[in-house]
Amino acid sequence: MSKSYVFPEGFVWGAATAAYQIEGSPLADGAGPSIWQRFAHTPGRMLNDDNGDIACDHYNRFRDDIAIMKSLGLQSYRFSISWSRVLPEGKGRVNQKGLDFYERLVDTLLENDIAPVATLFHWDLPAALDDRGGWLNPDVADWFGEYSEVMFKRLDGRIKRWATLNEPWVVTDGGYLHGALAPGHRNRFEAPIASHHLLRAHGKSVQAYRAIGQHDIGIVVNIEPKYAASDSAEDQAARDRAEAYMNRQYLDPVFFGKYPEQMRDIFGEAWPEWPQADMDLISQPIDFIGVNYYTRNVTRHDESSWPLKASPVRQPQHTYTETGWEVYPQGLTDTLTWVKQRYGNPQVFITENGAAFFDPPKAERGRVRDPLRVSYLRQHLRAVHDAIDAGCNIGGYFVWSLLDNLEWSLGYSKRFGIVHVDYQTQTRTPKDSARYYAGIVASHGARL
Ligand SMILES: CO[C@H](O)c1c[n+]2c([nH]1)[C@H](O)[C@@H](O)[C@H](O)[C@H]2CO
Repeated sequence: MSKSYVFPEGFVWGAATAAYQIEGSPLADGAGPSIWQRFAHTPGRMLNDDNGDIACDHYNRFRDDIAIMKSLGLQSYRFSISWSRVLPEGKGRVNQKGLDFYERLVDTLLENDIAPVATLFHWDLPAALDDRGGWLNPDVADWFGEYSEVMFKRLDGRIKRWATLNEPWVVTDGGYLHGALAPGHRNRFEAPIASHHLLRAHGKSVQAYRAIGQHDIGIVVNIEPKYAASDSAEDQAARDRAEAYMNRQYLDPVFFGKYPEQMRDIFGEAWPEWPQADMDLISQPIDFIGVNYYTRNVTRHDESSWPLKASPVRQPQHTYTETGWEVYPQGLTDTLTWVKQRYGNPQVFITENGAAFFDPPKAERGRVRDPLRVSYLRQHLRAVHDAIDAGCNIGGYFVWSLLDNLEWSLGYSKRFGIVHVDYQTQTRTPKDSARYYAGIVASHGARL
């Protein structure tokens, strides 16, 4: 007898995007520049010198995109708010037209019975704040708290689920340690400082929410489960370091008020000691966590790898995506059960899961066949259901992404959308995966 994949009553089905990746019009109507506006206009930083000036033109086309969400039967939509659209200098003066855009977006979602889930920070820090040190300036936590308060006062109640940060690990590792993402620093002394102030900012936002908010607030983290390449002590230790560095560096402080002990091994003299007051601020109770899952990592010791001394081992027996990520759905079940066991079964939303496979630049007679993505979604949604069967408290799933969009420094070269975007004409075409996902939503999983 095959298993039924019907999901629990109340499980929410959605799709996710982020401001700089889809909106376009980054400086319209009084918006200030973000660090991604600057990074994308810095020669050599972006593949093909792509940038977010137009992207998916969602700033102008959001009503059409919401109509597509409605046609797919989506119940929720995770998007991010561009901080510098609302506060052009990052603090102080509010740009009402920037706020108005997000109010129109939210109200149109609600008119279509789609619940908005807002991420306050999805990497696009206001450039004006970066000029003051950005995530390296301790004041950034207060700046983020101020911005959070502006958004809560205007939209809380219509938005009932807020995420403070999207993936502080990527911001730190990409933006401050390895330099592949904005602001493009490569400094192992800066990375732990930026990382800590990101978490302090999360704490200030939660504090602000508790004073004025009436609903739920959480944080979104990327989790990539680590599996030792062998039983050797070296590989096991490398796995432990990699897990501490990516998967525990943020959730341990949020849930336990302390960093993993491996952090000092990894960063050595570059790892500061932080005051307990900071850890108390960071570890205030939250209502949910968002988990972004894409792949796993089979990890071996690698003396030459900086600063982790750990490297991935390719798994040729499995399919890899266009971004070089192994397709490994069991890793999603393992991730969700790990979160349950380690952090006391908090409410979890899968806030991102998806894959970039090659899709043509143009639809063919109104159709885009993407069988690999259909298979990816089927396997990973079954993996979510297996985790629910194992007792995990999973509130919903947001596919990454609704639309093909700007894949950060990889530009438009990678397509993650279930809806195809022709960037020359801005024509949207639901891919086969969108139709498949719509069927899963309509049947609440029964058609998996
Ligand atoms: C390291 O993978 C991360 O979990 C991750 C993958 N992704 C992300 N985080 C970001 O949240 C999105 O903005 C990306 O577009 C998306 C696809 O790359």
